Amino acid sequence: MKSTQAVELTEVTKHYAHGVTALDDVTIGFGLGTFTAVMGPSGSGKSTLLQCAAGLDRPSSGRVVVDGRDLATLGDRKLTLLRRDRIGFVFQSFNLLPSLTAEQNVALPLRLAGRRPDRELVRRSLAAVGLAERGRHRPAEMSGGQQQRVAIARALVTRPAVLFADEPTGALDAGTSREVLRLMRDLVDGQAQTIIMVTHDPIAASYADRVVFLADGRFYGELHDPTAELVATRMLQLEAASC
Ligand SMILES: Nc1ncnc2c1ncn2[C@@H]1O[C@H](COP(=O)(O)OP(=O)(O)OP(=O)(O)O)[C@@H](O)[C@H]1O
Repeated sequence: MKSTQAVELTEVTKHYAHGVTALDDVTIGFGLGTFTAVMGPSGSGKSTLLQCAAGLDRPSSGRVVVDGRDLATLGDRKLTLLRRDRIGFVFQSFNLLPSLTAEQNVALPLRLAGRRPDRELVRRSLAAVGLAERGRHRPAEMSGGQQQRVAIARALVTRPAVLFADEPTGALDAGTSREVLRLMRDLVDGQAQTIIMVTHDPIAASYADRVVFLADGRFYGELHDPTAELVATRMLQLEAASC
């Protein structure tokens, strides 16, 4: 039977040098076509969770399954291919190439995969993020929100099973953040895209279907259909508890 989970972590622990345990026996599933926010105090393990879930780092123990593939069974080359073809990333700093136009940036993952970029596919990807008219523009000619939308189009051009977003609105003002979050919400509702987003912002988290909380590397509960107020209250409790 096909799993309903896009990503599954089972009893995942990650130790770093100097006795740091960044993740401690974490079991979480991320359902297909759902939008999850990951929150927790600074140092609680959010980035480590994202890195392990996205196959950028290997856990010390436990199991990570992405798109039905157990990452531990994949060698480095197969893991690289899985990341390239089935996983999309968006970062706080957009990471667009400044010398390339929006279209060229969006086409990049196809080029890296050795595919000839399909212009229609690239155009459709830009249209899906509301930037059909901006294909010839370079990043410096666009606002921060527009650049982040190009980054989202680029992340989705390969139709990945899951989109990981690490503080995607961290560099944006409130209004522009809302545009990007609304876009992410629409991608989940309209195209059943799976999104996992790390954020510090309760308002950003309120766009998700679910918020999972981490504290000291451990899973610390979740909220479904979150409101910004409930998320902020839970975060204050976690921060007070981990002081
Ligand atoms: N490469 C590393 N080597 C050693 N320790 C690390 C490494 N990366 C992270 N850590 C430690 O692991 C713990 C979790 O870090 P992580 O970056 O996952 O937290 P975070 O919740 O994303 O924090 P922030 O919100 O500040 O970005 C921290 O104690 C951190 O210092």
